[in-house]
Amino acid sequence: MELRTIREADLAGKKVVMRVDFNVPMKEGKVQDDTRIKAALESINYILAQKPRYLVLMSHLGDPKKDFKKAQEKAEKEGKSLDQETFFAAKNRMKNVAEYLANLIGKPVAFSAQTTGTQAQAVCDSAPESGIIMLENTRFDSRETSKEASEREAMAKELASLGEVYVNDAFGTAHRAHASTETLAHFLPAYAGFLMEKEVAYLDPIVSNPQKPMVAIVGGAKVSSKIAVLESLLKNAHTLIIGGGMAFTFLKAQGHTVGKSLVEDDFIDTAKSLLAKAKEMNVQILLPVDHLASAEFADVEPTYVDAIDLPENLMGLDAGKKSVELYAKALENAKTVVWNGPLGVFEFKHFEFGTHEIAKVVASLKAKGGITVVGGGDSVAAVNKFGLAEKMSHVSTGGGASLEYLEGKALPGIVALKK
Ligand SMILES: Nc1ncnc2c1ncn2[C@@H]1O[C@H](COP(=O)(O)OP(=O)(O)O)[C@@H](O)[C@H]1O
Ligand SMILES: O=C(OP(=O)(O)O)[C@H](O)COP(=O)(O)O
Repeated sequence: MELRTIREADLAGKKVVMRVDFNVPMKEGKVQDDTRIKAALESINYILAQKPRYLVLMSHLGDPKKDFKKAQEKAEKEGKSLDQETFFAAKNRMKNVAEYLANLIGKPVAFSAQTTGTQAQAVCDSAPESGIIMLENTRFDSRETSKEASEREAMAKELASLGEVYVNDAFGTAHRAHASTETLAHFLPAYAGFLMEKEVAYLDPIVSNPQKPMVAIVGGAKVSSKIAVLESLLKNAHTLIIGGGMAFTFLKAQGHTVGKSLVEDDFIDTAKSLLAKAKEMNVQILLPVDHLASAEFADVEPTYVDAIDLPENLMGLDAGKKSVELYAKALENAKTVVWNGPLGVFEFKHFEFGTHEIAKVVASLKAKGGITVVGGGDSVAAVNKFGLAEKMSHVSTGGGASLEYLEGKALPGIVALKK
């Protein structure tokens, strides 16, 4: 797909507004993996070299409302209280990322604690020539993700008033039709950044000429947002490995007991119909057959459960040895592997086993001529942690985005940049 890129834009003296995907894993206010930040540097450096009036960067960072709700529920269960602002400061405030970027590039990055409005305008106005400004997390403004087009448009107009040219380099968020990722492209001359261009250039040949058999591995925690992707994967994949937190909604749908594991009950019916569809379409679905579990969500010595069913007091936090063997066997002859979402809570030393073992298997396939694409913030963090990123054909900055793109879907953030 041919995109209008920043190479074609006249940026000298211009106010440039760029959407990046700096939705990076955070812990206690610290960036845990900077792949997505580093991936945007080529565009940032190129734009700065064109001597713009200034460069405004914007991104989401988690989902403040949802993240807080989840953390609050967990805190309540543990009898603890949680202060919203302290929580946001550690998890969702973009200031930490702005500081990280400033250190990385050795240049000051001005921060606007508001995403749009008078303060954002004032920070931009007072920026030095070719200075960088980072706006607060776009998702603190509910209009960003609003279903109402008029609300997204109102926000996009406010963002547009900060600039003269819009650049979108946020491949990881290109599957979201949000104010800063799609709507804004209709209010300013819009161009793709180099990361967007590179991702599309890598994925296009796989879409047009997929090497079969294809095995898709989908894990992680975002059950609701990935179930739709799973459904479209059925069209091309020979085998679908469903692991990580995702798996328990499916196991429950099959009538298994899942104990205290992550489950999205609203999606049980969807999971049931997906399993039935897979059967009809002759797609093999692999779910975990054993687990590394724990009574609490913590980095503690795992309890091995040598069965699909989990007892009431345990939650599955990683794949067991038998599951890993089953997955590895299915991957043996794969010509294309697409992987999004870790197979366990790899951030915990005690629960990185499944993700690490499968990362090794996937890495070995490239050497055998296979095409291996790993995508997603946490999945990329995982392969980086294991030192295996170099051994993959392509490490995509987008998980959901790369999966949807590989399914041939038109991603709203990209469509808006088409030539
Ligand atoms: N069994 C599990 N229970 C709870 N969380 C899990 C489980 N397996 C994986 N996870 C979590 O899923 C998160 C990643 O999910 P997700 O955001 O969907 O992946 P990605 O960012 O790669 O797209 C990680 O933080 C990981 O700890
Ligand atoms: O991390 C992201 O997606 P991913 O986990 O599918 O790679 C993107 O930043 C999109 O985030 P979202 O899924 O909260 O819209």
